[in-house]
Amino acid sequence: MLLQVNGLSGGYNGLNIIKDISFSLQKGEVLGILGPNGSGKTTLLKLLSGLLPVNNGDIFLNDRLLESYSSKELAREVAVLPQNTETSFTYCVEDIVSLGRYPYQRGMFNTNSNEDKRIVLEAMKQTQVYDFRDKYLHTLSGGEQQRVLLARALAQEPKLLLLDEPTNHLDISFQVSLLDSLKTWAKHRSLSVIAILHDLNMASLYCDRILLMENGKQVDLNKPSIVLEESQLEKVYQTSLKRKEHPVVPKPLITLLPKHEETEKDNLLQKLVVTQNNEYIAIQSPFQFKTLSSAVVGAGFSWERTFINRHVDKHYNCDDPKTEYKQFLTAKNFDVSETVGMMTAAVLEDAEFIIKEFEEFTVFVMVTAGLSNAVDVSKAYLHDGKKATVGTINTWIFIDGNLSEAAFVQALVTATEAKAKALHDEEILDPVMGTIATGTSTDSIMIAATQKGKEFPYAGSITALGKAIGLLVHEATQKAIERNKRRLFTP
Ligand SMILES: Nc1ncnc2c1ncn2[C@@H]1O[C@H](COP(=O)(O)OP(=O)(O)OP(=O)(O)O)[C@@H](O)[C@H]1O
Repeated sequence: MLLQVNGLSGGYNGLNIIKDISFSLQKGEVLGILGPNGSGKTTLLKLLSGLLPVNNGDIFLNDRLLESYSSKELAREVAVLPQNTETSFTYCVEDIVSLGRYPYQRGMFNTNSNEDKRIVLEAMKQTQVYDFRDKYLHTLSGGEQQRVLLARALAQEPKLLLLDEPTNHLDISFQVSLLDSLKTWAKHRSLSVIAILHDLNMASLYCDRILLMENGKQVDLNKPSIVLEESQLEKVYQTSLKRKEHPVVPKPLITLLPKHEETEKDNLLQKLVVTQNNEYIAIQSPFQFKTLSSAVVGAGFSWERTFINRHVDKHYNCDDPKTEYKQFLTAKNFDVSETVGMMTAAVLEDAEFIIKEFEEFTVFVMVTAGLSNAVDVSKAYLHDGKKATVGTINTWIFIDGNLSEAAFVQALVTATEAKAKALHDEEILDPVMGTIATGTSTDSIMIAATQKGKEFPYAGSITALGKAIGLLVHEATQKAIERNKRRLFTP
């Protein structure tokens, strides 16, 4: 244990800004301090660095009371990077970084040993300030100055580094490189770090634990996934925000929510414009929908306003369909960056469109059904490896409502069940197995929601939205299948 803080209270002129804070810090740990402006973060850091007197409680550093350290002793253990940097020094960068060696100097003459010079050089290189070592501090940019002062702190070779908004003036590349370096130093040199951060996502990505403060008190102290809880942050910061999961690492990400525009009273789905010809069905919207789809273009979760169901020959074969599809969209003057694009060999004329207003929301469904690859999914493993052609069922579901991610996933499940039931009712067979097909081998689906109006946490078949999806997808799929059958069996 490097640091132990018990029931700490303190502040300015005898007043307690910090009230009853307790925590401990392990060697090599990175602790983030978060909290709104004025919550006492800087004051806490000043108490921890011995700059302010403790009114109540204790701070132990290496099992020894902080106040028992001389200032030189303390400077060998703790380095501070303050929030506001003093820029009026008429020192050059190298001199300032060398000041970090002061706690190690002995005797009357404060000269730097070769060892001191080596450490100063290493600190300048680590913080990438070596190239301007001869320049005066006040001639550098804010971010460069911050890195110089970090170099001075590193040259102190502290066991504990206290950082007040260290990424304040840094561009994103230096932010990431600073925090990556801190993590590495923490791990390999057992350096412990306490950093005040304003960026919740940086705290999430880089801190082992977070101390969340409000009005001088500790609201929470735990790992980021627990402290960065949506409702807790909304309460402390008095602002609307949303928590998402990071796409690559298992850490939460927090994103702000701009004030909602006036929710339009009109039925937003009525604003969709449908174009249908032999080449494609295009549905275009004046605003973006949040979509979840398995399309060729625009798959996964995204925000899109153009929806294309493109007819291709059933022998369509292309090594890179995504690129080819994007070229097609560009040639037709559709904006690729805002388009969901699917393809089908089904005749587009046979598509079924159903729009229905329910009590609190509206659902619009489009289905095209090509059945040449019909398959009973429970027996798909018995099919030989022959390449599927593009006979496919494409299902689009537009919802005028605000869906949670769970509702998006449940809407997919509900729609898939409704599609399978339609194939069952239409007695579509898997041509290889002779059993009832549950879909085709290349089906694609999209759920698109306005994310305005009524909130839908769920969309399973127990919910009103799930019931609507079940009804409309079943009906639209059945109608599209019937047309496909008529075409196949009409001489
Ligand atoms: N030198 C001072 N003398 C008296 N009061 C002070 C002094 N410095 C800060 N305070 C008060 O202490 C409280 C906490 O300030 P502090 O700077 O610790 O907050 P903070 O959480 O670091 O804020 P920020 O996010 O704005 O940097 C504030 O109400 C502030 O007015």
